[in-house]
Amino acid sequence: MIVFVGRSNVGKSTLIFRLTGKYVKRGKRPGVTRKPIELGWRGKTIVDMPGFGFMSGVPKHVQEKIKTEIVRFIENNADKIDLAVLVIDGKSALEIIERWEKRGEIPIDVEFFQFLQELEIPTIVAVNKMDKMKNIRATINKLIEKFGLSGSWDDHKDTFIPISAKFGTNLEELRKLIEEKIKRSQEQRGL
Ligand SMILES: Nc1nc2c(ncn2[C@@H]2O[C@H](COP(=O)(O)OP(=O)(O)OP(=O)(O)O)[C@@H](O)[C@H]2O)c(=O)[nH]1
Ligand SMILES: [Mg+2]
Repeated sequence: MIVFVGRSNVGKSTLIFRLTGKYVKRGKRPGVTRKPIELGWRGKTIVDMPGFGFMSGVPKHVQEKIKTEIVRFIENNADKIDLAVLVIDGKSALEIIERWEKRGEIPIDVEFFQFLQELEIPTIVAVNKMDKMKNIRATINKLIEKFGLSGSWDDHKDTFIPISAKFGTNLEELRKLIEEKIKRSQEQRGL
């Protein structure tokens, strides 16, 4: 099982559509995907998760409930999950992370990345919307630091990959990365 997680509106559903060619609901406004959507792909199950964080027209307590459901889904399926693809919006992620830090809160992307690490779920961070990014290398280096990892992008090339789901940039590379990580993950678990 491969789960796609991330804040609302970062492009999870668009990416799944691009990778699999399968129809998934996508949209301009946050909060399009409301429940985990499972689809079969190459003998695997891909799960399109609702986004966490802000959703237009959705009350805060409902947003919290959706987040709890995502966490629960991942905990309940942890032994079946071969890989998580954490999708972030490369243009705004860093700014949002810094805003949360200033308020003394743990940024939701950082929290999720660490949650996946605690569950020992292999994770790829797909830095999406690279078509809108200015300094890709510097941004990814900063993100790596914010996620609590040491070193720079060169040390985490198998984890952080900039892509554009909209324009198809780097999707072949991402596909390769996904396949490699799944293979390694299954070997480690003796499958
Ligand atoms: N510029 C740009 N826009 C993108 C890219 N990928 C997705 N988008 C746009 O981002 C918006 C949200 O896309 P979705 O795929 O619905 O996002 P999501 O993460 O599934 O959103 P939720 O289901 O609400 O959590 C759409 O308007 C997409 O066209 C990208 O690489 N570049
Ligand atoms: Mg979606």
